Amino acid sequence: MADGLKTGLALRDVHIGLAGRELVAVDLVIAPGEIVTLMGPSGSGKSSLLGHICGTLPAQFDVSGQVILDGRILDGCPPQDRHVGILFQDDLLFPHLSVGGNLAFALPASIKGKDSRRARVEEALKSADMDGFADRDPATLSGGQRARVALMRVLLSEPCALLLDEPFSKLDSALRDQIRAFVFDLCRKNGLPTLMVTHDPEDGAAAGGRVINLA
Ligand SMILES: Nc1ncnc2c1ncn2[C@@H]1O[C@H](COP(=O)(O)OP(=O)(O)OP(=O)(O)O)[C@@H](O)[C@H]1O
Repeated sequence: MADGLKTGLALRDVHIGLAGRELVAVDLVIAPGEIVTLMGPSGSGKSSLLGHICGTLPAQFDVSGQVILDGRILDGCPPQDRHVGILFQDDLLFPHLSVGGNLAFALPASIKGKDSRRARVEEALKSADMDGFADRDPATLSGGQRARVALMRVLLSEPCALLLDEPFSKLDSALRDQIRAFVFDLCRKNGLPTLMVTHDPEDGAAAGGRVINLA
């Protein structure tokens, strides 16, 4: 991080176009711990904007403007060096790894030593109310447990910002309320500027922050 200051995620005059047509135009600052909801019709460019922030947008898109995270300009930076976490609706856990193995996989290499890494995994499971699940096969988890492990896996990678791409749409309504509260609480506690794409107005209402509509 350039100066170590948590200043949030800034999208400065960001434009995304495809085949000569403008898809997205945004100018927005998301403060640390703030959750901004992004809505809009199918094809309006919501996922493309998330891809642009992560650095995974295909080359055929035209982009301009700047993406700045905690003072670092992300444009041109490889995805793995951006420190942006993303959670999708279909976030799959690696089936050949245990729950603990899935979580350990996300830990930065800077956390050294088997014991320290194991301790970070145990701590993450505890905060997801899943103590003792480290050796479990992901196939044996409920949908809600899988969603919580997927979120912990993103958080263990120590992101400086979080992107949510319809993360609750596959959960049934009772579980959705519970997982939403869990995710939003962790975004705020970790001071993560968060941008959530959704088609469900209830997600935006539950987040309680600004809602931006892409036409
Ligand atoms: N890899 C790609 N290559 C070419 N065009 C793409 C690619 N990904 C998306 N598009 C096009 O870009 C436009 C925006 O797509 P995008 O997925 O960003 O929309 P969205 O708002 O997230 O839609 P949805 O709500 O349906 O997920 C669409 O016209 C889509 O067909």
